[in-house]
Amino acid sequence: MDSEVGRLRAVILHRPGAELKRLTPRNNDKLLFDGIPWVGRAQEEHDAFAEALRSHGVDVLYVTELLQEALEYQSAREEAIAGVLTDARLGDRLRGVVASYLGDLDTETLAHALIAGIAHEELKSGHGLVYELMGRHDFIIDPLPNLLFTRDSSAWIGDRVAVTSLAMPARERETALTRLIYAHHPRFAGVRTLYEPDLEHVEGGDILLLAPGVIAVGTGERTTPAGVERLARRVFDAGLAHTVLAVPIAQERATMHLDTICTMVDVDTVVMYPAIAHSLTANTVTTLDGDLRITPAQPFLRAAAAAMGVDRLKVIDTGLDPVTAEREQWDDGNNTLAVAPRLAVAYERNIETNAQLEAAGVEVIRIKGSELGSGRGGPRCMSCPIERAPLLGS
Ligand SMILES: NC(=O)NCCC[C@H](N)C(=O)O
Repeated sequence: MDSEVGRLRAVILHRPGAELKRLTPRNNDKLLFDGIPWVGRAQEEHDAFAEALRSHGVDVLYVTELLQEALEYQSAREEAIAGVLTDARLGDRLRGVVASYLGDLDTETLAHALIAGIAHEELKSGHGLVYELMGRHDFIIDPLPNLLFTRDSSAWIGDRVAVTSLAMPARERETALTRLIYAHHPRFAGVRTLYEPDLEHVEGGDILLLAPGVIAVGTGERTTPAGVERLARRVFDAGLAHTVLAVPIAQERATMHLDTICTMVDVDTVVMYPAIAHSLTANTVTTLDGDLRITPAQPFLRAAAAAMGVDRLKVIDTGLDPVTAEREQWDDGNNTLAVAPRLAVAYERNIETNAQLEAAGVEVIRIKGSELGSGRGGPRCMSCPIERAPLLGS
């Protein structure tokens, strides 16, 4: 994978399921959802998203199926269960009960428990002090509603996969599952990892492959400066890039990842939240004799163009009034998924942004997202491309 826009061949999605049914007004903030989605409708919207990709020749793989297939291997099964049992909240007695409960599950039900979690009432009473003291609404294993956003829990750079290190406690366990899939599923046999979850925080939504050899990494609420530094070293050591742009973004929910404000729609074109298009900065990071070389901050667009070797990185000027721009940014208008150069999937609700994309010559594949969007993520967030036609040499 050397770009954001080479023809998309294969992608990992997660069809939302029972884990979304765990969301209540009591826990949705902690679980990083802004509302309580209508699950059936969210599934319909997601199925239409997957179908839109398939109809453009994309091979769609699902997390649940990959996980179930990986769990067929005894070592994967043991690793998955052991991972859950490290939760210090369980205590020894309940840990033993959970271990034997999970150990008895068939593969499908185990995958379900790992994704949807286990509610208090699902383990019958009589399990000791911790169980007695837990609240009725507490989870014994937390659900993973944000698994929907497969972009964040792994990201491919070149021929390697970065299993990321997620910053928010509600998402931490997602990478135990992606790591398991990449380590055990035969489809990924021989794939080398570029990053691991126990390293400094890096999330896939912050990683943008601007051009072959050039990677922008946002740093804000999720990816830390130390994460950018570590990732830069890793990609340089692996020979996967010559330049990394470290891009500070506001530490706010609206701009939780770089891809909430900027995504690529062509080899030299981005769609970008107008309010920050000209204030965004970047430090250019390169390597010399094994050391990192860092330039002072400069405008992102200038730094990107220089690194990419183009005169300028074109920004589709959405020309929107500030209120419309702010509304559509919040609703992931800038979070597009390129299927090929000048062909991108976007939420239909962002009428103005989509109109401007089309006026600029980008074909927009519109999908519904009223329910999917309640987790604050768009088509790019909901997809982890694992194969694109290379730009280099194409
Ligand atoms: N790349 C992205 O921007 N992903 C969206 C993640 C949304 C999720 N509810 C979160 O807060 O992490």
